[in-house]
Amino acid sequence: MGVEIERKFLVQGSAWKTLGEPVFFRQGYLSSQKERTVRVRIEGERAVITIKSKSVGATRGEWEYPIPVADAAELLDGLCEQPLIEKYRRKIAVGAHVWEVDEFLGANAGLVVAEIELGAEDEAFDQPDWVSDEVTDDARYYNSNLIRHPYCNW
Ligand SMILES: O=P(O)(O)OP(=O)(O)OP(=O)(O)O
Repeated sequence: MGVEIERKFLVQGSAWKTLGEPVFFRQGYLSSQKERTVRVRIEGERAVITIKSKSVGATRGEWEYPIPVADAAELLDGLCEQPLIEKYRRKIAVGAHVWEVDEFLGANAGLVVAEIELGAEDEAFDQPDWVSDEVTDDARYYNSNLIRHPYCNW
């Protein structure tokens, strides 16, 4: 089984903006139930479909497969729950890890979060000064929940 161990944090200041190249992400959900999400995403020039199980702590099952970009566009516009999530992602290497910084657009504009993928829940990592409070356990920040409860309404 695929496993994702990921911790999520808020971001402060603007230093992160210059540290990585922004890649445009457009993603939507065929299922956004917490027991199982099925996500379609176009990221830059590629597309993937990703199935995730419920989170337990920072851990979830995750199965991801590349799909044709044209098929992803049809699924996003024709079948996925609306509205879609749009964001820029920057990958920023710090020590042995890579932070993924998501700058949200549209109804979620103003929200910026940083995620770090780990090999184990208790794996140590360096936390740069532009990374602030942890929100891993706060379901409001799940992308699948930002569709119905966008940041502009918090
Ligand atoms: O890129 P991922 O797999 O971490 O997924 P996401 O789109 O950031 O969504 P979430 O972590 O909210 O499921």
